[in-house]
Amino acid sequence: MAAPRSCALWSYCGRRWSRLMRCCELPGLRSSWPGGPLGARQLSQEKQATETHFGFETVSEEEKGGKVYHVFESVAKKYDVMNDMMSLGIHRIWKDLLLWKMRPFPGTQLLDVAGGTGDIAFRFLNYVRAQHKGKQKRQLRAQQNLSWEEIAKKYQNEEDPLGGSQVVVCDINKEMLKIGKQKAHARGYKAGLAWVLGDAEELPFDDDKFDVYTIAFGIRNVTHIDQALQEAHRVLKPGGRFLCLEFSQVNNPLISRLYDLYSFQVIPVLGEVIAGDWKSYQYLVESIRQFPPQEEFKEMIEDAGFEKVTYESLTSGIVAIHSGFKL
Ligand SMILES: COc1cc(O)cc(C/C=C(\C)CC/C=C(\C)CC/C=C(\C)CC/C=C(\C)CC/C=C(\C)CC/C=C(\C)CC/C=C(\C)CC/C=C(\C)CC/C=C(\C)CCC=C(C)C)c1O
Ligand SMILES: C[S@@+](CC[C@H](N)C(=O)[O-])C[C@H]1O[C@@H](n2cnc3c(N)ncnc32)[C@H](O)[C@@H]1O
Repeated sequence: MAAPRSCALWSYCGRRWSRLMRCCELPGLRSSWPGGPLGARQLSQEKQATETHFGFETVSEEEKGGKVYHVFESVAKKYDVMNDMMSLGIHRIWKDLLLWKMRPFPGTQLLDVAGGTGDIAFRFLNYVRAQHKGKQKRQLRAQQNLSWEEIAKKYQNEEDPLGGSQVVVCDINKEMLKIGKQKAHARGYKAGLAWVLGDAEELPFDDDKFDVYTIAFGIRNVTHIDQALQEAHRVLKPGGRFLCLEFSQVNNPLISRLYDLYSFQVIPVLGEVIAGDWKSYQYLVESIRQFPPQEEFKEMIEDAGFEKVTYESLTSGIVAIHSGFKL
């Protein structure tokens, strides 16, 4: 029994040390001070080789993937209804904002990693379809002397309402993908949509393949975030864009208090009542607290090779959208 306790203690000390070193970080010292942040990062990387966190629990890296898999396997059927209930529909606005930031056009090739039940993919298809329709209308208006027969013919000849766009939803969890496919079928989405079972840390795609990579509420669950970011960089075409929507750090002290109260006192109860699953929703709120704040995550994205990295905090920082380019 002594061993696990000493492991947890060691991991706790490692985390405190890393946090302390981050607080001490000075611009000029970053890469030259051997005992400083770089040393701390190396130290914590060595630790990361064996231990990580699953919510507030310390677990081995090998264990984490299985635990995360179990969480989403368990919540898959109630996932969508839970999101509407917990957020009072606000998650829909956050996801719409991600699309407005992306501004895809007919032809855009999107990879949505940790795409789960397809919320981002469906929004993408709607957006591109509307863009394509608008473009067609503008083109037709520009050719005003066409007869109605010619106009009708032009519409009929247009086979692809997406103008060549495609979205690939990639997720590690079969159950989440199953619900996503059922939703797609029920809503009539077929063309331009593919579902792939795959790990964000080892994407089953060639290099330089996509125009945009999105990950919404997914990266927090990945064991090696740095590896997932490198994979995002690899599969994007030069000029391609990385966009991540994720819970972040609340920047208003009053909202932060209310947010904590709501997160820890209400969310697991809703999880139990609606999904019969307290633990998965406890993991959700704990995992949010383990995820790096806006600035730190921005640095991680830069470390993976992305440029022009920016972020926008939404709803007082409850979530943030990070953006970066592969140049
Ligand atoms: C297992 O893993 C997961 C499972 C999932 O189902 C989903 C995810 C990933 C997540 C998403 C896809 C996004 C959608 C899910 C959420 C947003 C849930 C997570 C929610 C939080 C961490 C808490 C913050 C929630 C919101 C901002 C949504 C809005 C909620 C409210 C305004 C609360 C209203 C509730 C009541 C009035 C009920 C009574 C509440 C109490 C008695 C507790 C005290 C609370 C308050 C006084 C109000 C709380 C105030 C705030 C939270 C601040 C809100 C601030 C603004 C709107 C500016 C997944 O990984
Ligand atoms: C909270 S859901 C987000 C789903 C969707 N993007 C949304 O916004 O509603 C998190 C998803 O991440 C997936 N996930 C977790 N770890 C993953 C990994 N290593 N690779 C790919 N997907 C992963 C889960 O299976 C789950 O479907």
